Amino acid sequence: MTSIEQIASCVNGYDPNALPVEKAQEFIRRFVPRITAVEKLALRAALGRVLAADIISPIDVPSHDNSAMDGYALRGSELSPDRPTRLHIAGTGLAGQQFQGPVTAGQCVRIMTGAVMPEGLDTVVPQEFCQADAEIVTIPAGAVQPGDNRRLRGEDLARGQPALTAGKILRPADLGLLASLGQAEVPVLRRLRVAFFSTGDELRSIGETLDAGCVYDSNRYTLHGMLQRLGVDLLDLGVVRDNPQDLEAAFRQAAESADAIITSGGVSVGEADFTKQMMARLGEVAFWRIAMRPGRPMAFGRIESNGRQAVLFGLPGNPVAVMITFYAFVREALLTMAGATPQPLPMLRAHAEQALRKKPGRTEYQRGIVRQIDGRWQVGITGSQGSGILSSMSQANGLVVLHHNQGDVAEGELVDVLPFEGLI
Ligand SMILES: Nc1nc2c(c(=O)[nH]1)N[C@H]1C(S)=C(S)[C@@H](COP(=O)(O)OP(=O)(O)OC[C@H]3O[C@@H](n4cnc5c(N)ncnc54)[C@H](O)[C@@H]3O)O[C@H]1N2
Ligand code: MOO
Repeated sequence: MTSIEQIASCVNGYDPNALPVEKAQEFIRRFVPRITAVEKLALRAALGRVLAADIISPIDVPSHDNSAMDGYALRGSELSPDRPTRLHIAGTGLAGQQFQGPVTAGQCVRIMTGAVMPEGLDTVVPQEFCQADAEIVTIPAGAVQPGDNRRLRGEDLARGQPALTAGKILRPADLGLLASLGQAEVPVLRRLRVAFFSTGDELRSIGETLDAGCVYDSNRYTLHGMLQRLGVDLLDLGVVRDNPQDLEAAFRQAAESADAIITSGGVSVGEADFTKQMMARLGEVAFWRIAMRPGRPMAFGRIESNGRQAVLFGLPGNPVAVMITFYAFVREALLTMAGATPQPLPMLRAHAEQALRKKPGRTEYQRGIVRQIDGRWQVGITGSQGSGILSSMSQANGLVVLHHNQGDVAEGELVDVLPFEGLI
């Protein structure tokens, strides 16, 4: 496995005290291992899982040329371009049945959507475009062109061609696609296992008394939600006190049972931050100050215990910083580790509803409410943007991303917004 030092020497402009977001992302991408173990699942159970191998289509879908409309199948060459065409009805073709019998010149076949195109016929006129009695159909000139309303054999998936490629996270359409190939089982990569815990003596778990100076541990719940949405297996190790014995035990348990460890708190410069020392002692860890806001301090590396190792993300303790660093770094890293091929997230461009102050030289993530007013996308900021204001994240429906080199934003200026909601 490549060491932190080796990777640092490959990443241009690597500076652990002012690391731009893109550099940290590049570093992480180079560092993390990928899961290779494969399991076979029944089709329905594979939703959200990472496909382990390319799927080559064993058949043509559809398997025959067929009609896209209810109407009449005919020879396109028999359509008259400048006067109505009259054809005799030779019979009916229903979906799932093959029309039997020859169709001679001057004849057509009554056909239903999905029915196999009778031999020699290449065009379908929808029934509402023409007039018909029991025997004769009259098609107005120009109602259809030769080849219209016919679906070709293999036009969805051609036999021998890749239908899906390895690394795809299976979505509903993919399950349907595999079903259309008659595939009952799918090879997927084993699920990534992620252990996480919170650190800090001031933290209380739900159900405990909130002593003076204490706060309830919210980060573990936010992390639980974010990880569950990613579809990984979770191992919640609770709140770990700021003392070396408890921290060592938690790190060892996590490294021995998970592929990745996520902690929150203890990565800054505070006096009780044993977490940092313990990370350094049990593994190979880089402590970064990232040129971003929120989420400046972060630890990244690996922890080892009894011959097992896990990738470590030591996230800052502030509740908003946990979420922002998760979406800026951890999400893509975990997907990569899970064997998926992460795609860049689509951004929306929206007009800022107010002027925004922004220092060039760091990436800022402001919590925004994006909405469409009179056909124009606008984004407003959700009040205080402090790193401890978790309600700002709850109210928001997107993140305004102010890029590294960007400066102040004027009211009405276009900014990039990362929407929270996805369609599928
Ligand atoms: N002198 C400096 N002080 C701080 C710096 C700095 O660069 N120099 N960085 C600040 C930033 S930015 C952040 S973020 C925090 C990160 O510090 P830690 O990762 O060591 O986090 P803690 O000190 O443990 O906690 C920070 C804050 O968050 C609350 N917290 C922590 N865990 C939880 C949890 N599970 N649920 C809810 N709230 C949590 C904690 O009570 C603190 O208020 O450091 C700044 N300081
Ligand atoms: O990580 Mo800190 O949140 O930048 O406040």
